[in-house]
Amino acid sequence: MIRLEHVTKVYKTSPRPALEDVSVSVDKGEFVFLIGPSGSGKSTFLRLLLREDVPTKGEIHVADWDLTKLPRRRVPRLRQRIGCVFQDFRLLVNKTVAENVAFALEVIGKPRHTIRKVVPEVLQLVGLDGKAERMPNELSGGEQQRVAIARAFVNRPLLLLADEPTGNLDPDTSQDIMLLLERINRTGTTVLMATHDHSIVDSMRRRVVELQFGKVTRDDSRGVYGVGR
Ligand SMILES: Nc1ncnc2c1ncn2[C@@H]1O[C@H](COP(=O)(O)OP(=O)(O)OP(=O)(O)O)[C@@H](O)[C@H]1O
Repeated sequence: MIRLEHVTKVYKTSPRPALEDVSVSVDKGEFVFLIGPSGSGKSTFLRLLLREDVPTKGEIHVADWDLTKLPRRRVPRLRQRIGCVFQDFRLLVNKTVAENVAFALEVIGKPRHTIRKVVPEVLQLVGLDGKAERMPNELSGGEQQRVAIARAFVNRPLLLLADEPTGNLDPDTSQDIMLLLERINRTGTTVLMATHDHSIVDSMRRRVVELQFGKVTRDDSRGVYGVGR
């Protein structure tokens, strides 16, 4: 599903590479934590997968796309197959819960009858049926993140990228969000999650890829956050 081969990313304004000779493969259906200290390159890793930027060296493949050769006009098609969830939810504040989710389908031209059918289904999947007409500011942080996950998942992406999705949530709410991400993963969606959350990584025992100063320093199949901690 994801293959990085000897990927180096150097930003023009920064002397040190954000990623240096990174090679990582992720199979379809895997659940992977991307960990590492602040500035170690996690967000850069995710940005390259979305083709928000291109590597300085190396190759990146996502599904059947070779991102280093992908013409700009094909990028929207790639992004349609990748769902994204962020720490700060990024909901449209003047749209209801249902409208936020529907919007993700409207922008890719899905017919109205499909939207009417799938939005309630996905809201039920994330545990938000009954909240469809609420505005985002009438929801708790955990509920807002559920809307964001519904929006990311409604188009059944091949890959879900989550950048610190529990960063603004308390431990119990974070656990609920993780159960939801596991459930999405069980439908076959590959999940790659960047996180600083030790307890989540330690309790889930999934694959852990660790970055330090832009290099992969660890890749454990059933890892914990800190070795020996
Ligand atoms: N647009 C940019 N221009 C220049 N340097 C950048 C840019 N984005 C990131 N960097 C640098 O690249 C390195 C990796 O940053 P990145 O944001 O990928 O790390 P991170 O692991 O996601 O950090 P955090 O956990 O704080 O989000 C850092 O040294 C950072 O300063």
